Amino acid sequence: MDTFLLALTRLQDWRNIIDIALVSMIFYVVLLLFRGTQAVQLARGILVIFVITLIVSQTVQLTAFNWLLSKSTSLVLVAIPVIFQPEIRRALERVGRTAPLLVRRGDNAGTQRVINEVIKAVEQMSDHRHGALIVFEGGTGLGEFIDRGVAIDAEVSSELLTTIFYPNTALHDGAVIISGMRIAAASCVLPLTQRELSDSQMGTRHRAAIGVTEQADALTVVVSEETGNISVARNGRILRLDSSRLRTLLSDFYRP
Ligand SMILES: Nc1ncnc2c1ncn2[C@@H]1O[C@H](COP(=O)(O)OP(=O)(O)OP(=O)(O)O)[C@@H](O)[C@H]1O
Repeated sequence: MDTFLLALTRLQDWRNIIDIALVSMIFYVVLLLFRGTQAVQLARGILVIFVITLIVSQTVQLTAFNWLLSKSTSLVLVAIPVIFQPEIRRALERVGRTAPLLVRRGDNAGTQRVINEVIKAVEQMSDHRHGALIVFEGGTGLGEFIDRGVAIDAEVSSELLTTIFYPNTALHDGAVIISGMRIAAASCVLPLTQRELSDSQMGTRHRAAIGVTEQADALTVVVSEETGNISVARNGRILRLDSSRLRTLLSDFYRP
């Protein structure tokens, strides 16, 4: 009987450990997902106010204040999903992206052709200082941005890309979105990042390039009209690079 009780207590201990480990892991993952977003500051503010009011209400017995506090808890629970809706959506999308969903990105010869055409176009546009913004769709669908642009649905070719981004033409403003092996749309308006950018030369084109990668697992290529610099954005970060490094990044992106 004693042995049975001992085993039961041990089992309970293990359960507690697993319980605590699971809760800690969930907190850690949630913090990781929200890190760097505005939700963190907001959450910190709410936490500080909550702790202060809790201490005040417990130390000084204020009946009406306590009543208000207890009633407003459910209000806060409803308000949180509303206030944090964009962050929660992004976090869930990120979780979804980590699932082993293989994106159908076509055969190797097809992707090599697409990469070659894009690089040729990017090099030309960089030399001529023609601004460009090209988004490669990943596992997260970009349908909402494609639908708001001008539908193209054509094979990727350097001629088509350089024509689209030729200054002062009808489609040169906004982004081209490449979905799979095809140019899905041009003149697409993307969400702008709200983050501070370290490079003061980066304006709204670069903000849009970063913005879409904060919401989706897309890769964005930017050619600066001002400097001719080539940059790539992914996972909310932007990197200036040359065309050989761009080839490596695109090949990695297309690798299943
Ligand atoms: N939300 C958006 N979505 C897609 N493209 C956008 C968006 N906002 C601006 N752009 C593009 O960026 C262009 C303006 O670029 P701007 O000069 O402000 O930015 P930049 O980052 O300094 O780029 P550049 O170095 O090429 O000058 C617009 O003409 C438009 O084509």
